[in-house]
Amino acid sequence: MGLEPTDEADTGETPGTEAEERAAGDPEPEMDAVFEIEDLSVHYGTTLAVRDISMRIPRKRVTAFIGPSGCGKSTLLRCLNRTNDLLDATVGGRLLYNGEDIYDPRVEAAEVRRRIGMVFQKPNPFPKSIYDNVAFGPRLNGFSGNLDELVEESLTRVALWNEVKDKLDDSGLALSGGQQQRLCIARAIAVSPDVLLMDEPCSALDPIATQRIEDLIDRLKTDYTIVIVTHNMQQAARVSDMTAFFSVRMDGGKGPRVGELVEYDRTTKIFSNPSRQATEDYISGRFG
Ligand SMILES: Nc1ncnc2c1ncn2[C@@H]1O[C@H](COP(=O)(O)OP(=O)(O)OP(=O)(O)O)[C@@H](O)[C@H]1O
Repeated sequence: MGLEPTDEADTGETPGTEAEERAAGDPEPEMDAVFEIEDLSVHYGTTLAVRDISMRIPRKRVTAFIGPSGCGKSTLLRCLNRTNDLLDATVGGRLLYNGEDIYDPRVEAAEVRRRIGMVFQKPNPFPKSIYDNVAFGPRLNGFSGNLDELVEESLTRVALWNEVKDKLDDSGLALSGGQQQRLCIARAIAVSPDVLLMDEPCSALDPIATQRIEDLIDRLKTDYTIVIVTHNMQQAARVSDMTAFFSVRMDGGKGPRVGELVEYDRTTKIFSNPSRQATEDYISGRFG
């Protein structure tokens, strides 16, 4: 299952204990899982980037991916909506979304990406008006309802409407960084996704803009499943319900570095009483 302890992570647990079960990616057996990830591995060309990831991600909760640079957080996130297809990545194992294998050849990647939206580290509005940024996806999908209402509703949900309602024709690029990121989230939710993937959405923002995005994440989770990659452990502790800690292993201390899931559990548990020494070391700043 790929969750053997890393060199740093051996806590001497007895297999089959509750802690072992939790570390094996199943912290809540009764979980209503939107994603079920089974023995997932990803190669870029011939290089193995992450291996043997198994975990289930709960619906309408926030799940954070944390871990040192290069451990595969973004790689795994991009697998969840097949964005990795665009990067010459080969995905092994199984990834079920609502019980359906999204890597089945009959599944259309474009439809996966519509239902599972993504927000990136650097706000990336289109060089279009604020209105058109939000209206772009629905128009592309042949939305036949009231587009003005949809744009207003999407901007209201990200708490941007009041700031932009009098300048909807202005360029999205003319907004502040924090506003641009909220615009990108509005653009993502305008096509009615089920899931929002966020890859370090606050790393380019100042603390006030960051707090607004964190507040927004908290509100959005009543309607969406959110998976967030963050380097900021306080942020993971503040916004997420579940946390997955990944690390990098070099077999025998040498050879290629490969990302692995070390521990996955409720966020309160990960940050107060993790089962693995490697998790403890990372969250307390002792390595990574
Ligand atoms: N497009 C790509 N092509 C080739 N290798 C890649 C690509 N993207 C990532 N990798 C490699 O895959 C491994 C995992 O990278 P990834 O970016 O997923 O890690 P990460 O944990 O998100 O890192 P960071 O926190 O620095 O963003 C690394 O060894 C990286 O070099």
